[in-house]
Amino acid sequence: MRIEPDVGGQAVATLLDGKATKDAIFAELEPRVSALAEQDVVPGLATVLVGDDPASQNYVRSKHRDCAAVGVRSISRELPGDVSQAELEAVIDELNADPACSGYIVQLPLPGHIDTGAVLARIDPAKDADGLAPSSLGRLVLGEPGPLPCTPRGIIELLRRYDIPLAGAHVAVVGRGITVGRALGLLLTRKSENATVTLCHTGTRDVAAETRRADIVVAAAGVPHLITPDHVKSGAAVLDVGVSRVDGVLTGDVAPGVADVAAHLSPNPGGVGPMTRAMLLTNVVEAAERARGQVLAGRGA
Ligand SMILES: Nc1nc(=O)c2c([nH]1)NC[C@@H]1CN(c3ccc(C(=O)N[C@@H](CCC(=O)O)C(=O)O)cc3)C=[N+]21
Repeated sequence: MRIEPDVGGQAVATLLDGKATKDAIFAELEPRVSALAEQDVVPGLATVLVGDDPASQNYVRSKHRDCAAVGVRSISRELPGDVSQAELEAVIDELNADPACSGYIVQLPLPGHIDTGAVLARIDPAKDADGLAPSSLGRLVLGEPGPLPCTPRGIIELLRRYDIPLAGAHVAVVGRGITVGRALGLLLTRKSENATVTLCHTGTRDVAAETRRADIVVAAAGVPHLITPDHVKSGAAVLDVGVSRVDGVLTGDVAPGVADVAAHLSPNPGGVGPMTRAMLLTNVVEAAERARGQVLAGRGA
């Protein structure tokens, strides 16, 4: 699929279609879920949602829709915005102990009075569907196997499925948040990806100079239309991850004219968001497969 040019005659980027790719990944998960079902295992994803932010409620709803589409059981825990640390941690303990829950996520951000780090540290690493628990991030730094953060994993999977090479490529990541930028830098510099990464942030002197040298630009700063055409080398791949609300309209980090300069563009919406959800479901199915394998190993099977 191609994005329509706004001016005639200019090169227009090929769309990196996260929605279609998510559907393909879901279709690949279905036989794995069926194989587990034959062994009487139904993977279960739980979501923990605190407060009544409409955007968070929306995300969580779509995760439950995804579960239904793939055959994963979904478990929902909704807590009031004034929940105490102890009450929230009790829910975490419950999910850690619940055999029906293969993996779960605690929807972020949590209210300011909650110690988010303490909550994430309490997640059983075997059930960390987000890959955001400190032990999972530690494993990523150490190069040990473990659940990977969904958005960075989704970005790499999207590039892979469109045959955009990473080995030797120069990737400029804009944004150092834990869920996207920081973790993506760690994934991309593994031997298996072998990319060279420039991690830009608010302290970067000249972001445009860094991104212009890059084969791939990942915009995850949360600054509306930060990346303009003059930030992008002709023929680069650009992925729009940031999302902000401007006058009620969801606005990405990538300005519209970039489609005339880039060779590939992952839009927002329709790009990395659906890939994040695809990787969440993948992490849950993998967690259920691992748990099943351990049961079999424990029996000497
Ligand atoms: N513990 C935790 N894990 C998360 O993964 C997490 C989180 N907290 N907090 C909030 C962010 C945001 N996030 C999105 C996921 C999918 C879309 C998505 O699929 N968006 C669609 C459009 C919206 C829709 O159709 O629902 C798209 O981009 O096409 C968006 C945003 C996950 N997050």
